Formats: sequence, C-alpha cells, structure tokens
Amino acid sequence: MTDHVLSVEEMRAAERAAMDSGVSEWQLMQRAGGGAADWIWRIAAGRAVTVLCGPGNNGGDGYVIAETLQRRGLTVTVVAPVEPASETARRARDGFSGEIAKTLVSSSGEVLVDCLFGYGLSRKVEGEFAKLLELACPSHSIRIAIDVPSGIFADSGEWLGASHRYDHTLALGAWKRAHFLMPARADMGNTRLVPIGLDLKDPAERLSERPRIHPPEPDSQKYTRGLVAVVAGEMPGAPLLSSLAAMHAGAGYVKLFSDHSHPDAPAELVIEDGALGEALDDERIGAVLIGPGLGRGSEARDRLRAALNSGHNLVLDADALHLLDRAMLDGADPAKMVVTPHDGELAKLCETFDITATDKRDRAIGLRDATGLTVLAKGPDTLLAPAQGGVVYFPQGSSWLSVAGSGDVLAGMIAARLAVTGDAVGATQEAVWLHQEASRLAGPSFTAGQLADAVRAALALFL
Ligand SMILES: NC(=O)C1=CN([C@@H]2O[C@H](COP(=O)(O)OP(=O)(O)OC[C@H]3O[C@@H](n4cnc5c(N)ncnc54)[C@H](O)[C@@H]3O)[C@@H](O)[C@H]2O)[C@@H](O)CC1
Ligand SMILES: [K+]
Repeated sequence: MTDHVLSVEEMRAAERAAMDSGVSEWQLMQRAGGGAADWIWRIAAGRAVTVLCGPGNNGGDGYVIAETLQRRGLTVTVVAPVEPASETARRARDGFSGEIAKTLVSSSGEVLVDCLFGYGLSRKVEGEFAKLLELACPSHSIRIAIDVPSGIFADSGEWLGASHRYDHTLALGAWKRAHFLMPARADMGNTRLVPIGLDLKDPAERLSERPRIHPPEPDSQKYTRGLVAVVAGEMPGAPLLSSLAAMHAGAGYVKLFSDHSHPDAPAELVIEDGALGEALDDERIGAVLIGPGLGRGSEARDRLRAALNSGHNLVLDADALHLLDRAMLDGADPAKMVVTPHDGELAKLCETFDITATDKRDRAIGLRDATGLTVLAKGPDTLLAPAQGGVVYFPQGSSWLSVAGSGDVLAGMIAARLAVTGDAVGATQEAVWLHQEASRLAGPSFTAGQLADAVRAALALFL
C-alpha cells in the first residue's frame, strides 16, 4: 500500500505490528537503509557521498546506507557527532566498515545524506547538530533527506529549528503528514517512498489516488449528464470563469444565474436573470456553485440563503465563505455541500464556528467536525477533510496555480464533477487533479482564463 499517510504514533504501531509478526527491527532497518541506498546510488551517479548519522534509528539507517554505498564502490564519509543510542542503530554502526568522523572535515562535498533525525525528533535541533546541518547543507550540491529532513516535526510539517532545503526526500515505510504539509513540503524537493513491507490497514489519512473519469453513458442527454447552476452576484468576472471551467470539466449543461450582461460569455453558456429562488427550483440541477464574485452585502446574503435552501448539491467558495454562519446552515444539508476555503477563508470560517486550532490540517478537521461539511482547504498543501472522516492529501501541484481566478476555476470544476457523479468527495478530488493537470498543460504564467481553457485537454488525461 503506497497511499497511507501516517502519524508518528501510527508509524510506531505499524512497526510494532511488523515486529509482532516476526520481522525484527534490524530487518526493517536493512530494508529501509537498503531501499534508500538504491535511490541514492542512482542520484549520486558515482559522486562522493557524505552521510550524517544521528543517535536514533534514523542514524541507524544512515550506517546501513553508508555501508551499502561503500560496497558498491562509492566514496563515503560518515559524520556522527554522538554515539548511537539504540541497540539496532549500534548494530548498524558496528556493521559499517569505514571511518566515522565526529565533525565535518571538508567544507564542501557532493552528495549529502541527512540521517540525523527522522520521525523521532522530539525537540528543537540545536548545538552540534544544528551547526553540522548549517555547515553541511549549503556546502553539498545535492541534499537528500532520509525519511524527513532533520528538524521537521513529522506530524505537522513545522521546522523545529533552522530550515534547510533538500533536493530529494526518501520517505521510509509510509508517508508521514509532513510530506504533504507546508512549510516542510516546500523544502523537501522530490519525494519518493521506500517500502519496507509494513502491513498497513485502512488508513484514516491517505494520498489521493489519480482518478479515472468516465465518459457520459451511451443514453445520456444534457440534463442527465450534469446540470450546473453557477450563481453570480455583484461581480461578473469570477462566476463567468467558474462557468467556463465547469463547461470543460464534463458537465452536460451549465447555467449562469446572473443579472449582468456578460458580453464575453460564449454562446453555449445559458445566462438567466430574475428571481433566484425560482430559477433554483429545478430538480434537474445536479450542483449549485455560489461564492465567486458574490459580494458580501444583503443581496449576496439573500442569494446564499436561496442556494442553501435549494436542497441541491452545493459548492461554497470565496464570498460565500465569509457570509456562512450557523443560522444559515440550519435547514441546509451539510452532507451535500463542499466548502473550498484558502487559508484566509479557513481562518474566517474557524472564527465563525469557534474553532481554535491554528494549523491547517487541524482547522480543516475542526471545521468538518463542527459542521458536517466536506472541507477542501486550498493552497500549496491542499488537503481534503471529507464529511465522512479522515483526511486526503494531494501530490504537489504547480506553483503557477497561485494566480487570481485560479480558485474560481477549481470551484467550477468541483461543481461540474459533483453534478455528474453526485459524490462530493470523489468530485472534489477529480477537480483538484484536473486543476493540477490543466496548470501543467497551460504552461508557465497562465491566466485563469487560459487555465479554464486547458481543462478540456486535462480531462482527456483521466479518461
Ligand atoms: N523503528 C523501526 O522499526 C524503523 C525505524 N526507521 C527509522 O527510524 C527513524 C525513527 O527512529 P527513532 O525513533 O530512533 O528516532 P530518530 O532517529 O528520529 O531520533 C531519535 C533520537 O534522537 C534524539 N533526539 C530527538 N530529538 C532531538 C534533538 N532535537 N536533539 C538531539 N537529540 C534528539 C532522541 O532522544 C533519540 O535518541 C525513522 O525516521 C526511520 O528513519 C527505519 O529504519 C525503519 C524501521
Ligand atoms: K533525516
């Protein structure tokens, strides 16, 4: 299983379970160190390797890596400021046939392998360890972190001590939360998983699997293929962008409920003005999107109430997230709703619903638990807290997605996929993947309009 994302406690439990089933810690370390060495050997491509070994089993992995690479003919230097503290790490140290230095002798090198601390980091990295990283990281041209960069707290992704940038991070046995959370994620470079044969059951938290999107059924017609209603408000541009994205993301029919004139809208987009309550009273509607360009005045509030009371599947984004409160949710069905806050909107929602958590994952979970909503917390470390429980993480997306209107495009795609499938959690994941592929296809420095145009080609990659 490669999609589990484990907490430190769960990781320790998985390793204990492996040991209970007869696999020793030493065997696990051999698998971890041997698997990591395979990657490093390829990355190093003959260059000299410096391995930093800490006191715990992360350091133990380091000695296994060093011995494996040395036997394969690489020049290996091991630096270990302190003696191993665990029996298994001592055994690994004793199995290393080369010299062990206490400090870094040469101030420059080629490949750095950081095995000072893994998920056992329990406090800030200071003193000789901090100095060693300060010296070694900038002076090596390729930096590889084993399991997690030393100084990263594996459960939260925060740095305990100074941060350093790595080119590669090799996760051992299973992904940890830090592999998908900022700020850690930005400093890890390419991430790869080294399996060590753990038998992992039903993960509460996992990495989103690349989806398969199905073409319409042979007997489909425009209404059964998914009718999306995009509700506009004060500003005309954002809901138009959402509508365009929805049109390309597989919906059979997209209607924009707007009182603006929209001279730039394509002919295929049906624009209706007039009373919103009546317009939404159409049971063929598969999903409603409200929020982009909505505004925050009393009219916006009325439109949001109409959407919440419509009984349809609902995507709430942007301004709708500033207006939403407990009273508005009364009478609505949170199980049919997805909210898509970025960090600022998530903070506002947490204030509204009295959630005191400070980090992104805990806030998303807190909001989900307090409201029953499915929460997509957007950003460079987008994560999904489904109403049913658990957390879903995503592979790293393009940083070019940080452009105005990008969220409007994503919201439109979620609404489209939700109208097609009726499955809020599946639809949201499909849309995040489409968003990321569309950004790759759109090339660098795209506008949100160009991103929306690329959605159709992106969808073809998931059929
Ligand atoms: N337990 C197992 O079965 C396996 C563990 N593996 C490796 O073991 C790692 C976890 O091992 P450990 O639990 O020993 O933890 P670590 O190796 O991450 O570090 C723990 C040691 O460092 C000390 N320490 C923690 N924070 C410190 C700080 N800021 N300054 C100075 N000392 C500090 C602790 O007192 C302890 O001695 C994983 O990340 C992975 O690399 C792998 O070998 C796979 C198998
Ligand atoms: K490490």
